[in-house]
Amino acid sequence: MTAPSLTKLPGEPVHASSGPPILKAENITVRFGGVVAVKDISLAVRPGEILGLIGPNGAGKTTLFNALTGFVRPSEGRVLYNGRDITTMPPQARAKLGMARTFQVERPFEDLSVLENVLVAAFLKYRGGRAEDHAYAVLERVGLADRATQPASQLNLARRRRLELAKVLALEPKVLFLDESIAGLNPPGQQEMVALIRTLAGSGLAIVMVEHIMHVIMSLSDHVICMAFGELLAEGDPHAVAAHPDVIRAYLGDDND
Ligand SMILES: Nc1ncnc2c1ncn2[C@@H]1O[C@H](COP(=O)(O)OP(=O)(O)OP(=O)(O)O)[C@@H](O)[C@H]1O
Repeated sequence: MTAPSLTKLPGEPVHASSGPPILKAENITVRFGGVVAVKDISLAVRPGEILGLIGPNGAGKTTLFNALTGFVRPSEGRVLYNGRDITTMPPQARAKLGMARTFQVERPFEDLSVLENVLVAAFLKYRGGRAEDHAYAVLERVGLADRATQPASQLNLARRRRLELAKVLALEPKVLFLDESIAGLNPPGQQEMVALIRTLAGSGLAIVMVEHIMHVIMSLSDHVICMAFGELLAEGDPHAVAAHPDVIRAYLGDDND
């Protein structure tokens, strides 16, 4: 039984952000029949800020994530985007507003090239040559430009993850939801993804991420929310959350790190 490793990754310091939140959730509760998967959780994220959601298995992270992105309707509470109530808005409409998410299992079109995969999303924003220029620019941003003509099926896991990210970045989101984008990658792949996520936040994107790898989320997040059994256990600065006795207790014996 080991406590999670909460050491900081080397790199840029955690950055700060200011201004009004772009995304707010107020008192979100999600029930599935008799199961209360999320109970009375509130949060806010500002442009340029990284919010990390952590908690042991079954804590309710994915359900909260789904409530924020429109894949699950909250039983109670509200989700606000730039002050607008979007609680009942479907995911596609949220995407048009500027909210985009990745999924735990990346799903590229295997037979299409890397560029074509991104073009599918780019065409939702631009036409013809502009879409292609945009797709290339996004591939540059995630470090896949040199793979543009390669079939997606030939990419290794780290590059598939970056392709997944490229597909959502092509939608030009303002809030990015990352569902375990780093889990399963080897240490160099993790470092690359961490650096990329920092750069994206540095460019003004608000990021909400669910991640099991504690030292990664502690290193990246400006603000951390720790859940257990659907409820808020602790929140705040990553170091304060990591040192919180309830958080340490919740993770004791958890082998996720
Ligand atoms: N569609 C559903 N129907 C019924 N119960 C559900 C449903 N989705 C989730 N749950 C329950 O809600 C609780 C929270 O699950 P959730 O998947 O949100 O947790 P999690 O923190 O994301 O877990 P993990 O880290 O294992 O992915 C669990 O008890 C789960 O069994």
